[in-house]
Amino acid sequence: MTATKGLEGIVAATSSISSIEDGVLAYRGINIDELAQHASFEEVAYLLWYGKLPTQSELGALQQQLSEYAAIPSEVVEQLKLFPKNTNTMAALRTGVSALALYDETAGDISHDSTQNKAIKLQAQIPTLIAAFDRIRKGQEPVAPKQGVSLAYNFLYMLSGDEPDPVAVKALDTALVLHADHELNASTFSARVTVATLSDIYSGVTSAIGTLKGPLHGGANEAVMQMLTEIGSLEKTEEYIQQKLDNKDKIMGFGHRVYKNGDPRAKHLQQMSRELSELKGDSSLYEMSVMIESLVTSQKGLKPNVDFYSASVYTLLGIEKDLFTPIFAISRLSGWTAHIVEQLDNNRIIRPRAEYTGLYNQRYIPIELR
Ligand SMILES: CC(=O)SCCNC(=O)CCNC(=O)[C@H](O)C(C)(C)COP(=O)(O)OP(=O)(O)OC[C@H]1O[C@@H](n2cnc3c(N)ncnc32)[C@H](O)[C@@H]1OP(=O)(O)O
Ligand SMILES: O=C([O-])CC(=O)C(=O)O
Repeated sequence: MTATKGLEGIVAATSSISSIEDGVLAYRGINIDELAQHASFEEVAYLLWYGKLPTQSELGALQQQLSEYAAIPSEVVEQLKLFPKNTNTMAALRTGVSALALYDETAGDISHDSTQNKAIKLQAQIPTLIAAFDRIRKGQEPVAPKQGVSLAYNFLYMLSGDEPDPVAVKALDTALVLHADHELNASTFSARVTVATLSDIYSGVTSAIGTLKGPLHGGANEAVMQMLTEIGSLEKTEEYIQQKLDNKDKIMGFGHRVYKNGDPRAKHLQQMSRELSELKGDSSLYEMSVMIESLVTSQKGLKPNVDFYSASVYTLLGIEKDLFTPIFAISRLSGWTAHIVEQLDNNRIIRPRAEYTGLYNQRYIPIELR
């Protein structure tokens, strides 16, 4: 038995949800470029869950369900109030989602219909949970979700308590479309591994949140913003990046396990970053990002991934850095839950082998002789 480090190139599941072939990402066969241009996040969630685009009435019914489910139990809000104010936002989300399960009597029901229903419920509640935690840590009361608005609108509204700018709603909606699913990425894989033991959707999503949090995966968007903040200005960009490259340090937001010729989502986020910069009349983050891309691509041949330009996009939308990965989770929840349903519908426990590299023929030594 020979191990493949990081399971590179190993095909570990069959799935009909999303594909990456010849550098093209498609959800249920529809190119992401088309979806980024035309679809709303709710349409994409429907597509991922049900395998087809919704009709107007199907979309209306989903929007209605999302609105109905958006409030979170008051017991969970009380728990959020007990969290330390400086808790990492992804840790708060991980614990918050786990807590939601305690107030859902159907939590342990892993039947198809109940799991699908809980996917919609979680999709509605997670933005509310994140926004509530953000306000509580700032000493503010949570804002109740608004009925009859899009998920992107509601999230921005619940963060600030004010009607969001339509440009910001559109930009966030497109970012959610772009992050919704990505084949067997690490967090989706962990969700599938968890439910493949016949555990429930809350356990699967909690595992996935913990996996997305790391800076080699979803946490990279916050690490990119950390880097841009540390650099501070366009003038200092070249020296900072050159030093990192010379030290062989990783530049966050670059490289990808699957895409070697560029991540098809990055161009959309770059364009959004440029447009938002123009609109705000402040192109500093965008220009720094472009310079970083040019240095890293020319010297290392590495291209930006989905996390690179999303950092400047979210900052230009007025969103704080430590909400970037939770926003990724809001979007990816649609993909995680579609994969959870797919896994449970055709389940087999996921249990690979390890190549043993330890000692053989050792003997037990009594403690007093060690
Ligand atoms: C949503 C997402 O999860 S997208 C990915 C988000 N993560 C990041 O942006 C973090 C930075 N990037 C990385 O760490 C990696 O590129 C990953 C984790 C995305 C992919 O990892 P892997 O497929 O294992 O690639 P691996 O780490 O083997 O990289 C191959 C080579 O490129 C180098 N490399 C890869 N990414 C980077 C980077 N961002 N900066 C500098 N060098 C890099 C590696 O050091 C390695 O060099 P070597 O062959 O000389 O040792
Ligand atoms: O697929 C991956 O390895 C990481 C990624 O880009 C994603 O999850 O969107």
